[in-house]
Amino acid sequence: MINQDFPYAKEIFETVIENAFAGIVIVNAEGIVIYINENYCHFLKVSREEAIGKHVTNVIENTRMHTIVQTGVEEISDLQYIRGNYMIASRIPIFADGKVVGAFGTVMFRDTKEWNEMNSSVRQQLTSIHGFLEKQDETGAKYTLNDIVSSSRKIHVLKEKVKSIAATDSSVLIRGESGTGKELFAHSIHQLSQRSEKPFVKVNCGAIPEQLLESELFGYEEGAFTGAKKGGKKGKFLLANNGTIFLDEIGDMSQHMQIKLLRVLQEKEVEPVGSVKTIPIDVRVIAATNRPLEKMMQENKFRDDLYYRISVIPFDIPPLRERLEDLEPLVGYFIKKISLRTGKRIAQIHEDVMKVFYHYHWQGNVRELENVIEAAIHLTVGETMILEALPEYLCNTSLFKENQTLKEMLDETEKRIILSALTQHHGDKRKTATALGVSKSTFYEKLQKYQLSY
Ligand SMILES: Nc1ncnc2c1ncn2[C@@H]1O[C@H](COP(=O)(O)OP(=O)(O)OP(=O)(O)O)[C@@H](O)[C@H]1O
Repeated sequence: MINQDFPYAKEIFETVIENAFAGIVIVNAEGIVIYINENYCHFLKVSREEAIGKHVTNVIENTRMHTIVQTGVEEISDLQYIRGNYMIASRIPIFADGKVVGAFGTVMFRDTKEWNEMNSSVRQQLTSIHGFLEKQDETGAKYTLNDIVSSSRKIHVLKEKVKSIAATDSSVLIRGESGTGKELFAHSIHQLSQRSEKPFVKVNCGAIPEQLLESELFGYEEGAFTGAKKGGKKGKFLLANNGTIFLDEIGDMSQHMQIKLLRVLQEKEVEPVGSVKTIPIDVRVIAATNRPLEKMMQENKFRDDLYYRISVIPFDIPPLRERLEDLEPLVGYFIKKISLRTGKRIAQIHEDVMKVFYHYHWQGNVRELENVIEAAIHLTVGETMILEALPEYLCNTSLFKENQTLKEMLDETEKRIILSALTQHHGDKRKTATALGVSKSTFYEKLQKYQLSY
């Protein structure tokens, strides 16, 4: 403890507390704020003059400082929700003359950016808690990073990227072939963002006829057109207000709608069909497509200005055939999931089945794999899935691919063989190299060449 007689004791205390990593508040026995550091005031967006002298419940959201002075029991590392963030709060009673004379509270944060990143990480931990997920489900977002099953380096890097960009409000453009998991990523970004408790609204721009898309996105006024509902209808942008809108298949949007959408994103306001009024909106946009937008821009089919506005943070999800390391965990995951649903137990998969999986081209990506496994589970007699349960086309794949050179086809085949061998030897590199009849150094060179992160 610092000697109180030290000439600058007061200044030392004040400097330490003012510059502390945490937000600090002290209340008296009645729960009145008698001290609060500048850091905390800044975060709460109140001035110190405003805060001091007020009951703590009027200054800090969801506080329990006033109960600490009543119970005299400390609370350490409690999760407290303040100003849209989860904070880690500790509250300690102050005793003097045998009674509680006040309480001292701290909340952890440093600056908004740092806090945002920390907050995304806390959310990620929370997503494994059942109750939290149920609550999130009400917003429309169903999946989290935990639902993205993988063991490939490529997907690992993308999942890390989600954690670091989720807290920003920038637009995200997710690219990837059909069935690669674009929607899973969109949900996960929302779940880890500051908007996670607000709505997540999906619109499939490719599935809605052009005439309807405008009113679907921006809503309409009563009497806007024949057949319009009484009282009008709210558009998806308004339903997503303060949350996230997921514009799936954005590459399928007509030129006319692209102009309308760009206006909304620039002005941050929507104008329902048939209305003369505009409504301000605050929505984060996540768009997805499997179309070649750059080529479409060259052909004047997709607007450059819209492209640059939606693609602030790009995500490219590789097709399944370029991350065959994910096959094994995905197969295990789908078998478990489908077995639970259908009540049919599959204990193992014959190695020939896995070989076919490694050789197949997976044009439909993870979705196709899930469908193949579901069909095969139904056709499996007994507890082992064997070749006969697979659809015939899967086993008769031609080695020749129209759009590949011989070198590319050979490389792809080599990669598949290595992966298949590694799986059979449970990832043991020494045994796999021996089985393939190559030296360890050649084997490691190949692993590096094909970026196999086993
Ligand atoms: N890594 C993964 N782990 C678990 N399930 C996955 C994974 N990737 C995709 N899926 C599953 O595959 C199916 C397709 O995924 P999703 O709808 O996200 O793909 P998409 O790229 O958005 O497809 P589309 O472009 O056709 O809309 C879903 O059932 C999803 O749950």
